[in-house]
Amino acid sequence: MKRLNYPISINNLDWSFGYNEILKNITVNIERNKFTCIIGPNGSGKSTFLKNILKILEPEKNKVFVFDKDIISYKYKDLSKKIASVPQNTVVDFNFSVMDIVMMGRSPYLNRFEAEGEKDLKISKKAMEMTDTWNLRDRTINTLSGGERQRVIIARALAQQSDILVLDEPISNLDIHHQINLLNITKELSEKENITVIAVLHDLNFAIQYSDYLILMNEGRIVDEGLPKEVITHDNIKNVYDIDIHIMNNPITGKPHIIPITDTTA
Ligand SMILES: Nc1ncnc2c1ncn2[C@@H]1O[C@H](COP(=O)(O)OP(=O)(O)OP(=O)(O)O)[C@@H](O)[C@H]1O
Repeated sequence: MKRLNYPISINNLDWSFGYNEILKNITVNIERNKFTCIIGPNGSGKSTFLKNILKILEPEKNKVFVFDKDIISYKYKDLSKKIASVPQNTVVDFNFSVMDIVMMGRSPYLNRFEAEGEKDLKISKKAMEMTDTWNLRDRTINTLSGGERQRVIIARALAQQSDILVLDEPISNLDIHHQINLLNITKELSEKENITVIAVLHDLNFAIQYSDYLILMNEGRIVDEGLPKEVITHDNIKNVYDIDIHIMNNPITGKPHIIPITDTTA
């Protein structure tokens, strides 16, 4: 196979649950060290797409490549060094402390019964400081608010120090301060720490503002991809979300900014 060395390369991927075809012929390359956002309406297949690149769902052979290697030939630990994820709804059953949860991010680097060392602690502490969770370290996870818990799960993913960070609606539980903080952290990871970020975001203006590349999905297909200004068009948004929008030029970022046209704005 020609070596392309994309962090993720997907080649005619289909996915069905029973007779229900969810992903239809997805072909896309994810660029290294960029912030790529996947947008699209509820049920369009975004999470199913992410689950295929995390091997939570196992694609067929020759469909999903991670750094040129077929994902199905990765061992779990090796894949965990390449990709870390922040799932949509993380259920943490046990009464672990925040510190324990973040340290779990280090497990791909440890042997079976090996305890974490100084280096793991240092990396975990940095991840917790970045996500504003260091002060929560001794709390048990089930005593935290939804947003605090979300930040801890993000800290765990950062502690994993993988090349690719996959986030499924990471800001849905967060207040505006922590939303921006999280997006800033992930953007900085892609710009300064050589990390490839793939995020599903529902907020189109945040998606435009933060992403280098947008993938627009609808009904299991990629209907458009490119720079935010190429993908965010009246036609695309009408076609996929069935809403009319006004597109402005954001005076601060110079990027598009959309305003949905509703009864109150018309
Ligand atoms: N385990 C499953 N079994 C059957 N159908 C499923 C399963 N998981 C997802 N689906 C269906 O696949 C479709 C796509 O779901 P998916 O979660 O990928 O969409 P999404 O774009 O992430 O949606 P949302 O924005 O609402 O999170 C939906 O119709 C969903 O009901």
